[in-house]
Amino acid sequence: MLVLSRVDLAVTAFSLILFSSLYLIKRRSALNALRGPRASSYLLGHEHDLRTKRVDEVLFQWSKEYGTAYKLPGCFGENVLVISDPRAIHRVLQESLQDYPEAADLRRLIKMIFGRGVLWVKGEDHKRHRRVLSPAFSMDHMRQFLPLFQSHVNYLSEKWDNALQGKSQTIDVIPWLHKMTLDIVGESAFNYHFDALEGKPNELTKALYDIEKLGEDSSPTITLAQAIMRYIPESVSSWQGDHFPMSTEKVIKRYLRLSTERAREVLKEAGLYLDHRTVDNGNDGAPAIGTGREKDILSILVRANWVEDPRKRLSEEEILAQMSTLIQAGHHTTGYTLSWILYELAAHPEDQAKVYEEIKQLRERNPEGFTSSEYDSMNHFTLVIKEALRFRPVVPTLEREASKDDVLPLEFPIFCKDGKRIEAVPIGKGQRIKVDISTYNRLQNIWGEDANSWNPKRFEVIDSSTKTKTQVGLFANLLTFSGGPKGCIG
Ligand code: HEM
Repeated sequence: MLVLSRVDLAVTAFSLILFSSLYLIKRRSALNALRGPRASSYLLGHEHDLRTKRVDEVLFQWSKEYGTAYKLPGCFGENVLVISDPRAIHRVLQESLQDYPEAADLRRLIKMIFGRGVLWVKGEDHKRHRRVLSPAFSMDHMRQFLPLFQSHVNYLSEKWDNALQGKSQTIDVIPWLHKMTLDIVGESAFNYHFDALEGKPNELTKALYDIEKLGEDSSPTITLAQAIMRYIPESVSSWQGDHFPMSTEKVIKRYLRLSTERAREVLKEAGLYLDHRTVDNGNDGAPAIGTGREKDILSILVRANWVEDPRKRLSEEEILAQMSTLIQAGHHTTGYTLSWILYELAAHPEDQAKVYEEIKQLRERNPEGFTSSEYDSMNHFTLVIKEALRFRPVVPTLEREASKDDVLPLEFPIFCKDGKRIEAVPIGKGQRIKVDISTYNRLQNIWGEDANSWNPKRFEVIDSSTKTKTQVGLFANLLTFSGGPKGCIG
């Protein structure tokens, strides 16, 4: 057994401190020239503010003062680069995607919660996951889910009608919408019935809510603990997680275990095997994408995996990890977005009246339920949805880390501390970057002078002649669904 003397320990501790300090100083120096807010605490920087305050409002304020690229003090004096400039964002999310993975501590958390699914993998592995997932997310396949979406919406409105019983009273719509989206994601993604709107007890739902409760702890200790994890090597934290998991890790692991078990059960019930053996499709075991009994995303994914080049197929663990990924990635994002759309319609009765009229006219023609082209024909509703996505993006920032030295080009030049105007920001390896979605979605240079106000009509003009040279967003040039190859698949 290896025994370390006091001197060994002292030298090791000293080296660690020295290297960490040099590392931090290097990271800091690359951004020295940039402006940015001052931190009142060396330990917490502004990281704790971002966890406890309204992120978008804080970021709007800073970008107004410092422009579309500035430095932000993080924990332990680290400088984080915040960008809302389209050209810089394009480089990070698209042009040099492989050089800007998620920060290592975030990747560790993603792996723990979602497993080795599409959100966690990077590089060639990521391309492999996306290729196998894409048939299940094609527009044609999504259209098949319309009746499912409509039946859940009808069920929710019945519930609201019953709750109101003709009386005027207040309903907190957010939890209801989250239950509905959980039911929809469960059924469309895995043919799995959470029955959350029914209020049925479900072990997996409980595990999911237990994870969400972890995020409610807003003490500075949690902020610091998360920051310390950045300096602990992956091998050490994995070993600790496997052998001495903390209570939070136990909660997270339980969710991943349950979601994997459920995914396995669902596939077994559908007669689908992960190891390319056979399928109950009356076709001599030959795989058939998009045919067979089950149309849910997981089943389509399994079939798509069979016809993939065997060297590029997803492993069993990778397939099962998609369940935990899709539940988490699709459920709250959609629930909060629907909540914001309803909020903005309530706050703007003139838009509400127009949308109501469009729905009424379609209902008169087709009382059974709308087709996808009928949805597309609701012009004002489409404008309202785009504006709500722009104005209220539910994922306000993305975290990335430079894996090598680089220079980020800017579309909109910024001014440094010494008054110098620069058109690019040099950054060092290991630089943490915050892609500021909320601010990008409100840049006046792109969205017009009134970018900070609600105005769905802006999209009538912007769609035909966008004001920016660089397109970053997946939909309507909005950053709400991120951009590039790692942008939202759902
Ligand atoms: C309004 C609703 C939604 C919003 C605003 C949204 C937003 C986003 C954003 C910003 C990302 C990028 C995350 C990152 O790079 O760190 C993302 C990725 C992703 N989203 Fe969504 N999302 C929504 C709905 C959905 C739905 C319904 C699903 C599936 C059921 C889904 C599945 C995914 C997946 C799998 C990824 C990871 C993609 C990859 O890494 O290649 N999302 N989403």
